[in-house]
Amino acid sequence: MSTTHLSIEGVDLDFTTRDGVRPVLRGIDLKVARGEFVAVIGHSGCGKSTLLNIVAGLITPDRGAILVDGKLVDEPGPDRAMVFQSHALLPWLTVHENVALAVDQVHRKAMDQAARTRLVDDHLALVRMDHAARRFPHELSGGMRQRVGIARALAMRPAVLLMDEPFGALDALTRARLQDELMAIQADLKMTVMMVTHDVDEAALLADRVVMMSEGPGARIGQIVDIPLSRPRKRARVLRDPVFIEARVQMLSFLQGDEPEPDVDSDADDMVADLLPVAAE
Ligand SMILES: Nc1ncnc2c1ncn2[C@@H]1O[C@H](COP(=O)(O)OP(=O)(O)OP(=O)(O)O)[C@@H](O)[C@H]1O
Repeated sequence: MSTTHLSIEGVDLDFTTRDGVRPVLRGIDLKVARGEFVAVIGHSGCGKSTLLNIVAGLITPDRGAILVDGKLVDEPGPDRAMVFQSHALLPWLTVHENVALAVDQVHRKAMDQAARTRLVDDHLALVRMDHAARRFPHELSGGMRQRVGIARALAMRPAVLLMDEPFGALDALTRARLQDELMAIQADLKMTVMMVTHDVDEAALLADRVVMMSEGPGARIGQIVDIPLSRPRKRARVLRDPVFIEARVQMLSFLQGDEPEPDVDSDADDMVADLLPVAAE
């Protein structure tokens, strides 16, 4: 029986702006098991990033609470690392120094300098960025910068990894590679992951459950879709699996306001055709 690792309990949040009070989140309840991968999807502006920021401890909810291992979250902490939409690297530090800064902050007491350097090296190798360790962010492509952001988050060895559309700005090929790497890394490190994405294929490929949020203002959890696909998941196989295709249909129907999918089979075939060249690598 899996244990609850992350618990979101009765979270409400309003933002107060010049135009008045805007209800953003209402009654968000979610229990995430240890090692589970949860994706969050929903329309633009419904409050997905806000929810992730609340779990990160960057925003305090008006009502409700976030618990990690039963302990109340009331500030950011090294147990919850965040990968942002854009990499957020410090431009005056090299790739290695960017990751080392986070590692030093988290592991200074527990590890000596040599062990911390090894940790940085290992995680840069994990995302295949070890060859660029001495470069500065402006010398990297967008995909490379994003990989460094992921290495930095992973090197903190967080119990919970929070990802806000981490691959959104990347080309399809790079995104597919990083998705595959993320699945391998998560299997290895057994982190609990909560990822916001706009991409239903990404959600169904990566997640154990997909949380679908209703449209705001005052967004709620509308529906949760289970993705009971075995792991490790091979892209080429998953894309043709009826479980994946059904989950995708459910998500698209939800996002389209429960309109029936017009032509599921040809849509799925197009998608497989689009993505298979990547899988064949
Ligand atoms: N600091 C803030 N002050 C006031 N309103 C905000 C603030 N941050 C976000 N909002 C508003 O709260 C709502 C939810 O924003 P949020 O960024 O969480 O949505 P989202 O679902 O992540 O959107 P997207 O998918 O477009 O990234 C939006 O209407 C946004 O304009």
